[in-house]
Amino acid sequence: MNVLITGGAGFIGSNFVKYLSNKYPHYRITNLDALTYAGNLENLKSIDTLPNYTFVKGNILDSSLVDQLCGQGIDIVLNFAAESHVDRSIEDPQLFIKTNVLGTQVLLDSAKKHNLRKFVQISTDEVYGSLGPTGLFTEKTPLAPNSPYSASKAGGDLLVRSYHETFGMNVNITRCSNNYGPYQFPEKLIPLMILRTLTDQPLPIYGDGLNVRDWLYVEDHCSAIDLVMHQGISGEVYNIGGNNEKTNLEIVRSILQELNKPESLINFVQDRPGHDRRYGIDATKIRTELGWKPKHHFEAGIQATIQWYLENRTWWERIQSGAYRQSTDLQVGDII
Ligand SMILES: Cc1cn([C@H]2C[C@H](O)[C@@H](COP(=O)(O)OP(=O)(O)O[C@H]3O[C@H](CO)[C@@H](O)[C@H](O)[C@H]3O)O2)c(=O)[nH]c1=O
Repeated sequence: MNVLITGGAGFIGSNFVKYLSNKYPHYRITNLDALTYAGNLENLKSIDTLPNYTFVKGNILDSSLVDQLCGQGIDIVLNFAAESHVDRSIEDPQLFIKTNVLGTQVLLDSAKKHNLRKFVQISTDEVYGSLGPTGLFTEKTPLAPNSPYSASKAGGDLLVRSYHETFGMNVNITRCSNNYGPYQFPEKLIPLMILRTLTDQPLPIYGDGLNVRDWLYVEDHCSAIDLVMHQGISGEVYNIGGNNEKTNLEIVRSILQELNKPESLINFVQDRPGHDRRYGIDATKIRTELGWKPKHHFEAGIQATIQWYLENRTWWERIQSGAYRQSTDLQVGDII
């Protein structure tokens, strides 16, 4: 199997590249990543010398590079590459449309041209919008994105769907809830709060802190994608979620408790515009049809994550200082 993973230097992508290379050591993996602020080769240090792993620096918008890679005997494309942070999408929506919509279209065109066996789009539960106090998102829930980020992901998803309907391409879309775990960039709630707690800085909680997210340990997301890439039925969408809803305040309190720090660090700040109140995923389809089951309970997962950040405090310092091979060392198209 010859796999092209895009965005494989980011948080979920790098966890998945390592998961796949450990589980299927005979697979050939090509990782195409633009190494923007959120992606770093530091995340892949443990596998970067493996003979069947190749890193290529480049953007999914670069159609000639994408075409060159897809033309080299790739079987499957897994598209993890995305601008993913809601707050940044409020500042700069256009970047999100370029990467998440146009970038997906470039990949789809190339996958179609080279008649690849499969295309898997890694998406998000945010495309469904926001829930009230009850109910869950199923794969049939209408798309109702509320941020430029989620609108751009919904746009990408709809293009993937259209390439299945129009050109008969073998595609799947996965829509996962909030992930946490090692190597997550500290702009996202959990790593941000861990690192700020460790340094006794105020913890900015948007609004009343009662927004709800459904948290899943990143390795459980990887095992779900593994099943979808191998067994997903063509054209189908699969929701992935941990059945583990928590308010942001609960999350932050559990971090404070674990690190023995006072609640006085909590600092309520102005709410995020268009802030979705609650996400909750119904993952019955992937559980019953593909036999997926998450392995990590939240209590153990959050402890492992806090422990990882404690033991890897220098990871963040090294990323900030560019001590490892920094994106600027490489030119577009460089292969290592
Ligand atoms: C960064 C930050 C976040 N928050 C709140 C906003 C949200 O209700 C919650 C989680 O925020 P974020 O970590 O930014 O994640 P969220 O907006 O839910 O989106 C995440 O989860 C999505 C899946 O649901 C992914 O598609 C996105 O890429 C990912 O960023 O915490 C705060 O209260 N304070 C903060 O400083």
